[in-house]
Amino acid sequence: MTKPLQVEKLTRYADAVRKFASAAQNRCFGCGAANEHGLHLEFYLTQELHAVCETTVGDFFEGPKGFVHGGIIATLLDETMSKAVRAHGLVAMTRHMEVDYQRPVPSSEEIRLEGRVTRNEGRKHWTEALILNGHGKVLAHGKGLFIEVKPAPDPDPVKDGPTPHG
Ligand SMILES: CCCCCCCCCCCC(=O)SCCNC(=O)CCNC(=O)[C@H](O)C(C)(C)COP(=O)(O)OP(=O)(O)OC[C@H]1O[C@@H](n2cnc3c(N)ncnc32)[C@H](O)[C@@H]1OP(=O)(O)O
Repeated sequence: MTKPLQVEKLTRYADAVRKFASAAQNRCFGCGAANEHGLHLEFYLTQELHAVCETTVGDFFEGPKGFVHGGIIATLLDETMSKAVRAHGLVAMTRHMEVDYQRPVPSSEEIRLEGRVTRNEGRKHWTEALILNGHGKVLAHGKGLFIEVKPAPDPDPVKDGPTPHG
């Protein structure tokens, strides 16, 4: 079983992380500020180029009462893995992903998302992501395969602004 990534709480290590840039007109359901129905995830990058986000998913996105819908859990993991890929200056789409739903993810409580690239081979980039509760317990684990697509990536996703979808 994969352990949580060794990344300290963002609030305590604010100097060690950079915020992931996102355009005001970004309509991505996961991270777009301009999508009023979206999750409004704000990601940070660690020095190791892991993607991290602390968020609370409202009861609007519940499946079981008090818990986040499974499809939204997959979305959270997909978005986190996507940001980890993007952190390396790559533009890529999800080709394959799998989700291990280990514990229910509570709605209306703070959770933490962590993602990283685990392997690269040409256009193929393998990833993993975790959802953790406020005590650091892993609630869900995802693995993904992302395939690079055009357009060409920006050299620095943080400094040079939005991702292709925001
Ligand atoms: C403008 C855009 C902005 C992009 C902006 C990105 C925004 C990200 C948003 C968040 C992430 C998402 O939700 S993205 C949305 C969800 N994803 C999608 O809608 C993607 C739909 N799928 C596609 O469009 C396509 O399948 C692509 C582009 C992903 C890949 O197509 P392709 O270029 O033809 O590549 P394809 O031959 O199928 O596969 C590439 C290689 O992966 C291998 N491969 C395929 N599946 C597997 C597998 N399960 N396990 C191992 N390997 C696999 C193949 O054998 C091949 O290896 P080899 O023969 O090369 O060795």
